[in-house]
Amino acid sequence: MLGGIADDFTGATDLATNLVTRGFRTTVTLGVPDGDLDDLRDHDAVVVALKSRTAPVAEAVADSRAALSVLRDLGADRIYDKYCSTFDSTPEGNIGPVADALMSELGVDTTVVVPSFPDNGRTVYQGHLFVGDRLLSHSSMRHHPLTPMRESDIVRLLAPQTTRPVGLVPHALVRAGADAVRTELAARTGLQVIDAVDTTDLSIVAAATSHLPLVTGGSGLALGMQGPSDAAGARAVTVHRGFRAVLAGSASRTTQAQIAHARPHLTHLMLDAERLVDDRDDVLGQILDCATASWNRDPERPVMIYSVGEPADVAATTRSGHSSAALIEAALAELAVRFVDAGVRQLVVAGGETSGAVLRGLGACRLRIGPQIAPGVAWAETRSGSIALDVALKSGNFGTTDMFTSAWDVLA
Ligand SMILES: Nc1ncnc2c1ncn2[C@@H]1O[C@H](COP(=O)(O)OP(=O)(O)O)[C@@H](O)[C@H]1O
Ligand SMILES: O=C(O)[C@@H](O)C(=O)COP(=O)(O)O
Repeated sequence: MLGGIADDFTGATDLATNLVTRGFRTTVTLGVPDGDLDDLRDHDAVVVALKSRTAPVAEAVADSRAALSVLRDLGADRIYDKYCSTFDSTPEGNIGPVADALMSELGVDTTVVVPSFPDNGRTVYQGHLFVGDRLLSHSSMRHHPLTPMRESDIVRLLAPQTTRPVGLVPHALVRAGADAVRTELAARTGLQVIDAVDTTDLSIVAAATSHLPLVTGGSGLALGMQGPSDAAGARAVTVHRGFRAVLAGSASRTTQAQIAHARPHLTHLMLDAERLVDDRDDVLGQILDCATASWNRDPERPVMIYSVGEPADVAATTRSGHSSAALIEAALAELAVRFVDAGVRQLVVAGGETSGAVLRGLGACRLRIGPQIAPGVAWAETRSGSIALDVALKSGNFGTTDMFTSAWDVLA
């Protein structure tokens, strides 16, 4: 079994989506699983979704160690440490410290660092990470509120985060083939960044590293791996019929474009953090009434609730000083519960933090990954109490512009 440790929820489903594509029957656990683990044993891959990307270093390391321990108990003989394809981190971490800790626990001297995910425009050349046609440092990640990425050279980004040597396996060596890369890695220790500009490169890197007990990267490297099951069987999940909804707490530009595209086609309402301060119950009640009326009129028509239609809608705090993010996350989590009570069985959630809040609200603890909607985004089967439903967790920057109108076709 392959064990995945992902530093956020959408990152976990991103990795799992690519593993399923390659024939790994995969389940994501939301948090480190405890109690009865029997349902996780009959799998080709289990990915533990943590919330450690921006947690204090010690907490991220402890959570990753705990995840490793459970995965080893389940029989995982290889570990995939998944972080963001845009290398979201600070000079303190958490990518370096977590990789260091996993290496120590596993007793390995060398691992690879592969952020590349070409299907979503992330490529690494001469150690420099590109987002589309721009260097990472010139992409919108430059302005990320928690992990502003102002350097594109992965070796330089990683060096302050680790006590181990950091090196680069350049593209020319990757193109020399898997044997050449494997031989080079055998001569090195520490964290070795590997260039990859397309999925062919990732296949070479995957072949060259198939003997390593630990690999680290974005989800792209999984596309070079080969699982033991056939891809169609790996992605088989039950389709649950019921109402459809989109809950978008993502503030990213991609999500804004998806919302704008969907507005003429879906019933839509915008959540205003300001109104949630004093009138929360009324606001949520009105949204539920409006959504129910829409589903009664047209059961097939999805209802979309969003909180950022354009950049100006983002305000860190309300006028009275409350955190907008906390208010919106709590409101979307409660709406998810009320929507499922009302009969929603197909739910798209946009945003990593938002996905965490919504799934916690629903009390979900496992996601059985199904068919892909877009690179890094798939439908998954989960449970909220006794109710089974299909959810799709979308990382802010992923998905095609028509995703909120076309995702349902994948289940049809
Ligand atoms: N109008 C808003 N003003 C401020 N924060 C918001 C607003 N709408 C959503 N948020 C918060 O912004 C964060 C978005 O993070 P996330 O869900 O990971 O999506 P993304 O990374 O795509 O922006 C969440 O905490 C969400 O609650
Ligand atoms: O690797 C990636 O790019 C994604 O899996 C991911 O982690 C994106 O993070 P969020 O945009 O914060 O969801």
